[in-house]
Amino acid sequence: MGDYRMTQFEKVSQRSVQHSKPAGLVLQYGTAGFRTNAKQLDHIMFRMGLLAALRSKKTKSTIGVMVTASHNPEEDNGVKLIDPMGEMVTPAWEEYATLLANAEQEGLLAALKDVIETEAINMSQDVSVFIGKDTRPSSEGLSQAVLDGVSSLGGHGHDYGLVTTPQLHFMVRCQNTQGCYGTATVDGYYQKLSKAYIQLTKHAPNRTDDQKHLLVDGANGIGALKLREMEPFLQKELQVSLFNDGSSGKLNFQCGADYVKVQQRPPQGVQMSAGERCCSFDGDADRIVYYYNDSAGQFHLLDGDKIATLISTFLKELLNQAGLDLQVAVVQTAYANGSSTNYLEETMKVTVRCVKTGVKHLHHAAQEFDIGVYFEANGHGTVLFSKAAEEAIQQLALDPNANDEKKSAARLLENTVNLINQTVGDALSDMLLIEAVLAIKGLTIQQWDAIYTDLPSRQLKVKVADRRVIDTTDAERRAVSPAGLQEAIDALVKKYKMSRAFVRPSGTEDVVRVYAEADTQENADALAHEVSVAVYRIAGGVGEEPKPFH
Ligand SMILES: CC(=O)N[C@H]1[C@@H](OP(=O)(O)O)O[C@H](CO)[C@@H](O)[C@@H]1O
Ligand SMILES: [Mg+2]
Repeated sequence: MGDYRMTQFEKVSQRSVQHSKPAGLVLQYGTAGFRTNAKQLDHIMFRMGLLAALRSKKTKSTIGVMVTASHNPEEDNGVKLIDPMGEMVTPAWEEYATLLANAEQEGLLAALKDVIETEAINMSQDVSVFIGKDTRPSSEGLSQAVLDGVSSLGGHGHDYGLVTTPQLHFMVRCQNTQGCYGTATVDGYYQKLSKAYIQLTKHAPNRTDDQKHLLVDGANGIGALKLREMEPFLQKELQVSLFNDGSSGKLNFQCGADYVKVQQRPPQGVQMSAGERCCSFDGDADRIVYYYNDSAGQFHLLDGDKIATLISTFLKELLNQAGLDLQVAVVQTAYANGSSTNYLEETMKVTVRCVKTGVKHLHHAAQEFDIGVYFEANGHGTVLFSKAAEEAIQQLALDPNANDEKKSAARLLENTVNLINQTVGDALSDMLLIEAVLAIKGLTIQQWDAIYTDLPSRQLKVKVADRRVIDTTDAERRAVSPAGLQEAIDALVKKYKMSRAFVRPSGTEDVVRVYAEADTQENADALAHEVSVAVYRIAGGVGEEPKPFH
C-alpha cells in the first residue's frame, strides 16, 4: 500500500518500530517533563510528537514541544510540552504523556486510542506543532523523532531549530492569539522585548556605559547564542560581556544558574572584578540569577527571591504613582529564603502565597491575582497580568484627563508588560526587566542586595532506595511519611536559632532534597547535614551515610 493511502494508525504502527521502546523502561512526566540520559529518549520523543499532535487536534491550536534537559548534564535530555497560551501542558495531559511513554511497543496503539476516546478527539482535525531544541548534541536526533511522531498522525511540525525554551513558549502564544502577543518568530521576540526595554531605559537618560555593563554567564548553552543574536536589537542600551558562550566549555559544567545557586559560588570562566554586576542563565535560558563579589572578595547571590522582591516593589511603586488599585501578589515555594517572605509580608505588605515546587504550580497560583509575580528561589519566574489589569493600564495611558505623573507611570507599566514574557520564566526577558528596573530606580547591585539580608541556607541531596516513600503536605513543608521523619526534623530544627528545614522527593532527579536555614552558615550546614542523616536512616538511604558538609 502506498504511503499516501495508509491510515494514521498504520503509519504510527510502522514508524513506531523505528523508535521502539526498550522493554521494561518506565519514566514519569516529572516536575518539568521527561528527563533522563539522552540514549533512553528516542521512543519518548516520537510518542510526545504523537501526543502533541493529539493535543493540537483537541485544542484546534498550535502546540509546542521543546527538546531540552535544562540545567541537567550535557549527556541528559528531555522534553517539555507547551499548551496553546504558551503555558506548560495541563496536568491531565501530563498523565497521558506518562501513559504513552510507558506503553510497551505492542500496546502503543491501544494507549493512543484510549486518549483519543477519553478526550473525544476528532481525528480529521488539522495538526500544528512548533518544535525547538537546545544545544545538546543529542537534541538534533531527538527533535527529528518528535517531528516523525507529529507527521505519523498527518500533522505539520514547524521546526524552529535552536531556540530557548521561553522563546518557543512565546511563539506558540503568538501563533494562537493571531499575533496579538507578538510575531511568532525569533525576530518578532527580539523586536517586542527590545522595543519595550529601550522605551523603559529612556526613563534613565543619564546612565553611564559603566552602568549599562553586565557580565553574563551563558552556561555554554542556547541562552548565550540567543543573547548574541539579540544584542544588536538593544542598541547599546545594554553592554554585555558574555562568558561561557559554548565555544569551548561544556554545557552547565561548573557554570550556569543552577550551579551558582546550589553551590553558592561564582561560575568558572567568568572574570569578575569587585562590585561588577553579573548574571547566569541555565541550559535552556528559562532561569536567571544575579551575583557580585564585594571588595573583600565575598560572594553575594541575588536569587529568584531577590528578583521577585525587586520587581514587585517596582510594580507597587508604579501602581501607586498611577493611582491604580490593583493587587500585587508574590508566589513562592518552600525554598524561598525566610527573609524574603518576611520582608515582602511585613515591610512591603504584599500578599505572599507558598505553593509546591514546579513552575506549573506557581504559574497557576499567580493567575489568581491582578498582578502575580512568581519566582522559584533558583531564578525561574515571571509576572502575570490579568486581562483586567492590562486593560486598566492601557486605558490610563490613553486617558486625556489623567495628569502627567499618572500617565507616565501608566506608560512605564505598559512597557513593563511588553517586556515580560508572561508564558513562562525567561532569562533574557527577566534580565532586561531587572536591568531596566535598576536603571530607572538608580540602584546598584549592592543597593538591591541590601534591601534585605538572606538567612544562611543549605541545600543537599540524599540517595534513597525509593524516594516515593516520602510524602509531603503543606506545600511540601512537612513530611507525612515515612513515620517518624517529620518528628526527627522538628527535633533537629529546635536545636538552632531562626531555623527551618524540610525534605521532599525531587521530581527531576532520583534523590531526596534537603533544605535548611539557620542564623549562621555553620548552623544551616549542620542542620542540613543532620536532616540528611535522618532521611538516610528513616527513609531507606543507599550507599554511605551522608558526611558533614564542608
Ligand atoms: C529545589 C529546586 O530548585 N528544584 C527544581 C527542580 O525540581 P525538583 O523537583 O526539585 O528536582 O527542577 C525543576 C525543573 O527545572 C524546578 O522547577 C525546581 O525548582
Ligand atoms: Mg531551565
